[in-house]
Amino acid sequence: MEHAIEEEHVKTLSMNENKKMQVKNFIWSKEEWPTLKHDDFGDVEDDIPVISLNNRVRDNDDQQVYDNLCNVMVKASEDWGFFKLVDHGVSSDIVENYITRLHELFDLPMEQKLKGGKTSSLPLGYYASNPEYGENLPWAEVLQLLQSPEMVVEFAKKVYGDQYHTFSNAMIEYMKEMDKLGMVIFKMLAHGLGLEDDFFFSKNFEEKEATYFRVSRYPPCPLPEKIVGIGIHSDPQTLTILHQDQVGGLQVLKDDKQWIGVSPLPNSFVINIGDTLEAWTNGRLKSVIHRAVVNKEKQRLSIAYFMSPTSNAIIECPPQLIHPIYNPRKYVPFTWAQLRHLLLTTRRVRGKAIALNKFLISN
Ligand SMILES: O=C(O)CCC(=O)C(=O)O
Ligand SMILES: [Fe+2]
Repeated sequence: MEHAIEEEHVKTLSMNENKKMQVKNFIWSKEEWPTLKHDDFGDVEDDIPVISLNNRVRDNDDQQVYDNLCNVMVKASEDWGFFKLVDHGVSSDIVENYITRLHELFDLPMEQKLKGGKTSSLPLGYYASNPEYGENLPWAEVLQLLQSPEMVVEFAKKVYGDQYHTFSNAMIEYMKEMDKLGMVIFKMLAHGLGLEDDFFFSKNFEEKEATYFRVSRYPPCPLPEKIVGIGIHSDPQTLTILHQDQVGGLQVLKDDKQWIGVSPLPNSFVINIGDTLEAWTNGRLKSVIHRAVVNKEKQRLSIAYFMSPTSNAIIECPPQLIHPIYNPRKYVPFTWAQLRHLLLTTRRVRGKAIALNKFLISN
């Protein structure tokens, strides 16, 4: 039985008609096999912090309420490395419209999607799988683009020709909302940490091209016990604003030992702390190790919007967060450009980016 499943062709994820992928090509190495099902949430899930922005509290509202909320956000980022965000002020129309356009895109024939595939002029774009990609293939089709309206338009024109507006407008509108929300979160984290309010955000996104995002659509999978949507990793950037639909599949590793399913919550985002923010705060805020598992019945869509610092911003923990004895400086100052270069050239192992270790102060 299992054997027959493994021989099945995987049409939705094969980029090359002549080299059809089979289920067995997607089987992951054993240590990556998920122990929890996509809809297994358990009791600990109830403890995952849910933070309400009350549709964007402002710092000129009641100061104590604001201070408290910022502290709660910092605490969640220290203890969990992520939290759910509700009443975040992003219009559900903008989110829903973008999701509809994304499903329309992924529903197109492979041939048409590949018009927006990676090329030298478009270094990012649409992709699924190819046998040449090697082992541990993600069970997903992906759209990955830089957060640049020009690139979004270029991509949309390639796929839709003259009819590109509907798609590119939906995407650009969504990106603008993410930028605004990211700034609010950076400001709150800085405030909660006792730093200048603009400490993080003034060093993020002056250069839009530094940020990119990834949309993944995971089709139903006949062998979810041995195949993974996205393997175990933490996001290397500063913050990720993640939108997941109502299917379930995001799982996080709590305290380096326990996998927890993150249940979908309508109208919410999941905010992940990335490796760079961990280094920037000398390890006080923790980046979260996570993965996406798949299931037999339902396709699932997730949108990950990765906030990255400006290329030349210097990532250096401010003295307020350092203690010479109890919490000595862990990293030499580095730039996002340096780390990004290392990320491209260093093999990623399970979990956090080992590239960051290059900047560790050895003592
Ligand atoms: O699909 C998900 O929920 C997670 C996606 C993710 O972790 C990523 O794209 O980095
Ligand atoms: Fe991720």
